[in-house]
Amino acid sequence: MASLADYPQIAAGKVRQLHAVDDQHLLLVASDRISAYDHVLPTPIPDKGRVLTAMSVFWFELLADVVPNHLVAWDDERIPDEVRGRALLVRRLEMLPVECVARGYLTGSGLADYRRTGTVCGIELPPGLGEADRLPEPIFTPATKAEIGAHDENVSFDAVAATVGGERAERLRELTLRIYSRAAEHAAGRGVLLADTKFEFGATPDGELVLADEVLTPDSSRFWPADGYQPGRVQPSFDKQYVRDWLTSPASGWDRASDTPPPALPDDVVAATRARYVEAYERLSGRSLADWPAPRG
Ligand SMILES: N#Cc1c(N)ncnc1-c1cnn(CCN2CCOCC2)c1
Repeated sequence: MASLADYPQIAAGKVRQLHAVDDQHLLLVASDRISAYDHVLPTPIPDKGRVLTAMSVFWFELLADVVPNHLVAWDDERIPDEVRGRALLVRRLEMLPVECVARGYLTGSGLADYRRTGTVCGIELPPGLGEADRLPEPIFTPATKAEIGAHDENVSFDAVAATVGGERAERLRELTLRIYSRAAEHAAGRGVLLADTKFEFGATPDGELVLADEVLTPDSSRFWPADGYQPGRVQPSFDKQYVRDWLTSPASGWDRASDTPPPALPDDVVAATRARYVEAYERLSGRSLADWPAPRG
């Protein structure tokens, strides 16, 4: 059995790493780290990496008839015991330098752009929209990948076409919106609104576009409970609301506006947050986390 140390790390984000396995395969590892308010918190959430890995696999399987994906295996002798269940063996692709974002609702940077310009990524929207309003139809709002710690920058479709070519940009938009709609329909049937999500695509040597990275996880998407949906206010995050509420409460003693790192989370907030991740996975997938592999040793 291989060890993670056998696989050189080739990329890392705030909560995930990418390792080289061989010239055809990579290992995408999800940690239990959680970020909030642009900080990686000092306290891990047990099983977060395992839940988000299981969730990506569920969506890859559900979407297999819509788009090919980079998944090779999730339980394989090439996956080290120490990361089993929170690592995916994936095929190495030529990644496109575009964050392919689909939005069904207006919030976050999309709302900020709309309030400033009446548009998002150059797309004109009707006047009078506000926080968390549902859009007339889902929109493709691409962004350029930012360095760790910076925010992605929303860009126009034409900017994407200038980068990857017009035909490929059209294909990215069409795939992004089709995958979003299919996933949003599935989630809505389980009482969860998929407000927006971010995909990354790679290309095979013969030019086929393949869905890569993580997909439709609470880290790459905004999931809102449908039963509490109320446009006109910031919606509670399905998974991070306990963390956000505690961090911004007097109990944490933390000042979000200060440049100080956030404090450790209390056990009850950790437990409640873990429960929300497990609930999100089991509700959306209809599967039990207990049936998903776990690290050995
Ligand atoms: N997935 C994938 C993938 C692939 N299948 N083939 C080649 N490269 C990549 C790749 C390289 N970087 N990223 C951005 C996502 N990373 C996640 C880990 O943390 C760092 C950011 C994806």
